[in-house]
Amino acid sequence: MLFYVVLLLLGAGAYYYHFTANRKKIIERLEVVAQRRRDDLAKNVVETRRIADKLDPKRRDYVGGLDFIQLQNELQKGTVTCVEAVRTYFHKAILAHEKTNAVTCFILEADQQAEELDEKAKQASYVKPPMFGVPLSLKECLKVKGYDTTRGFVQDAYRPATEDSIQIEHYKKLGLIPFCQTNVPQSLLSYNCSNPLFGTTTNPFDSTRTCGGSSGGEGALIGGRGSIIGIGTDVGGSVRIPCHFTGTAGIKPSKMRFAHRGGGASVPGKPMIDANDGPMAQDVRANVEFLRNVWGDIDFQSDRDPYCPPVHWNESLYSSEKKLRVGYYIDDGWFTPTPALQRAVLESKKHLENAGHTVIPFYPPRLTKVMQLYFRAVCLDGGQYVLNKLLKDIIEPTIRFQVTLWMVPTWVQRILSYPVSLVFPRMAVLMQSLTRDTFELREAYADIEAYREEYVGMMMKDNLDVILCPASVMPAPQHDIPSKVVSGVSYTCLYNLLDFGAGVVPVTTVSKSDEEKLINEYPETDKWYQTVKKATIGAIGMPIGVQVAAPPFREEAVLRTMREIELAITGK
Ligand SMILES: CCCCCC/C=C\CCCCCCCC(=O)NCCO
Repeated sequence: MLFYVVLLLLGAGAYYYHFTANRKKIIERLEVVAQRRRDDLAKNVVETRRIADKLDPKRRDYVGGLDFIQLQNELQKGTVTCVEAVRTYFHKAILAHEKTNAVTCFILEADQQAEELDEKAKQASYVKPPMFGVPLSLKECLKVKGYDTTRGFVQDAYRPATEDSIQIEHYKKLGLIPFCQTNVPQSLLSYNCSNPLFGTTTNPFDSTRTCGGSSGGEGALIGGRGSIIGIGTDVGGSVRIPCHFTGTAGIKPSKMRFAHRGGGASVPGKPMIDANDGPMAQDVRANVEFLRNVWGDIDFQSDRDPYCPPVHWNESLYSSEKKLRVGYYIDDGWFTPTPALQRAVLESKKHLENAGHTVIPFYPPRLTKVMQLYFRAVCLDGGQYVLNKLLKDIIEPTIRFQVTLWMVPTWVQRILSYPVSLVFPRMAVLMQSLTRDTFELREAYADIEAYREEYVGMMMKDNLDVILCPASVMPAPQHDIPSKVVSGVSYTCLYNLLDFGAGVVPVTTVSKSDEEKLINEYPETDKWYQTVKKATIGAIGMPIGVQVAAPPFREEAVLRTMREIELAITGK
């Protein structure tokens, strides 16, 4: 017996030695690559600045002061040139990048592309496309020919995409000019924004706090006024959470509204959790104008990807005079949001009622079960795919907590969950979520299908057009918090599980009285509540958005509701 114990210990020791020696070699090699990539970015910024500086500062200030619609109009009229637009946004993006570390690469050909468009515009026969010359920023994981899509993995640096994705091709056809790529968290499965290649992107309102993720570079850049419109991706809140954290507006459409051929996913092969790309901008109007043009011309994508149905922009749904029926909630029953987030929903409810809409309470059913189904279906192999990739890379310290969860075998998590449930029941729910076997996975898929039916059934019973609810559980926290509170995505991931269109519009900022309420009334019943409470103290002035959601192919109703809230708040 002793012999076998010694043999086992020796085996474990040898495995551990081999594993750590191997990791050390990988890390040493990748640190050289990461340093080289950062040096290249520094040179890329210098070159971008050189190009940006060719534009007269007075002109730059003028062009930089235009909103999306004004810029689009002036480019159409020819009173602003494409070169002026691109150089202005090169300049503005450098300023935002210096503050937040949002950019991973400037696309220098943007200047050339702008010159070519200006040249074409001189021909009398040339018809300008609808978004002629508007600069577009892109989340780093989107495929642009000649540029990396590392998703924060050092191992994927210097492996540029060989083709533009269909969506990028389409945006160029519509006249948009991709001018930079923006930072993401390593693996994209986080709502912070740090990776070992490009470092941490910070919130433009407070550098000690995260800009959100995974489209965090977009949030920081647009919120920091370094881009007028950008594209993010969202499998659990990655467009909506950065919008909420940075005071920007964006929408994750239901999955089928864009072509996915030639694109990439954070975890390929997870059929029941629907991700999509989506626009992010300084206001809702820009999102509307962008999608009106993209979906107005969706045949371009459908012709190249037969899985993308040719569903066109539905102007009558967006511009309808018919009053809406809105279901709202301020607490999903899984994770009570901090006071400012609840207040934002109640204020939005008032705005919608003042506009004549009917707003009634709605209770999303069984969120505890939903959380288990979401984590089971998003990490459908128990996190193995992502973990394998992480173990071949330098692991980002701010996501170490969730990486540790992936490393503990499922059966160990299940056993530990029983004692844990006595003191921390919500954590136990998470520990029981990763898949044990294919039987359980099939069951989860069936449960998601049933949940979708139940949810839309509830909406139909009350004749609801859209749902209004919080965008998250807290305002932007410190950089390490998202990994420690992964369950904080309940307000957004629900709408990936349902495959609804869902967007976020900025509504307010955290006030002193929100902070007082937080200190006096916010629960401290478990570690997650304590962490969220602590992270929210000191967040006075941070932006707060609300979320609006509707079943698939009704994104225009979501945008209409968002726009009505925006109009009531800003008056423009
Ligand atoms: C014991 C359970 C372990 C769970 C570990 C955490 C796993 C996954 C976290 C998912 C968090 C999703 C954040 C949103 C990310 C997103 O939308 N990314 C976009 C990708 O296109």
